[in-house]
Amino acid sequence: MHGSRLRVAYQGVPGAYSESAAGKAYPNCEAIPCDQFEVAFQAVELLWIADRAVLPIENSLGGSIYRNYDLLLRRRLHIVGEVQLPVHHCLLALPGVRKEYLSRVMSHPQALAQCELTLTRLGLNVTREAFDDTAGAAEHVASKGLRDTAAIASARAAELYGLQVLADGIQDDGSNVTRFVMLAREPIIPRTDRPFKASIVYLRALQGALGLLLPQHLPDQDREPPPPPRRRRQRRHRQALRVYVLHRLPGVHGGDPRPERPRGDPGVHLLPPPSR
Ligand SMILES: O=C(O)C(=O)C[C@]1(C(=O)O)C=C[C@@H](O)C=C1
Repeated sequence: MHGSRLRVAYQGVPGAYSESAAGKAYPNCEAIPCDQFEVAFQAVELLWIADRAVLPIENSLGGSIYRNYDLLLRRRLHIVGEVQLPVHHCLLALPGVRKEYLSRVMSHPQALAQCELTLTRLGLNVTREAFDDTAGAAEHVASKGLRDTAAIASARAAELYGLQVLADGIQDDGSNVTRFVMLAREPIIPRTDRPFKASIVYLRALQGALGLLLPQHLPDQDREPPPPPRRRRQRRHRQALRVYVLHRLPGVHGGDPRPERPRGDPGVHLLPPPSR
């Protein structure tokens, strides 16, 4: 750790939801903006300029963020925590701009997807344009002086970049929540005195594979249902990626601080139960 503050790398610029997730997981941390997830991973894994990376992996409206599961498999960081962040989107534009002037809306693809129905309901006849992160889109609209373009981002991004809020709470579902995981170089060593949560990622959807990985006594009710399989058009590898998240797995691979595993083997990550 650097000084007394934990350094947490996130993808995006200040005002991004990932920055808020970092602050929720580690109050008083030093949040380090990175322009890509790859860079955030490198900041922790290779450069050691950050102690943790934060990664969105699931949204209540959009489902699993498969691209980030792929990153988890390619990199050797360990999941050491998670937070669920309510995501409240705003439609932001330069001061004085009215909805009727808009011909384009920019944001992170997840944010655009989370607001799709509301944009139509607002009667906006706009093209959607993907940006690396929500706050980055807001910063772009402000710095380029774009009067025909709005950004979907947080109220904090509006404040930071001097934009006005044209519409508030524009996510299609009021209870829009994104789950983020926290990553570190070292894994958590599970103890047996309290429950731990494990995320298991494996590359092939082999029948019975999950049974091979799990202790016999795991009660069925402790299994979270797996997310729907990755749709065919979203596959970038030939294998189907399945992710199962399981609760109360005391002692799985306990004792080995850094298990060596060849690339492509099942990855097992352990994290403490969420604090309530
Ligand atoms: O662009 C941001 O602000 C992010 O933190 C990324 C991200 C995501 O990847 O899902 C995080 C939360 C919201 O679901 C929308 C975008």
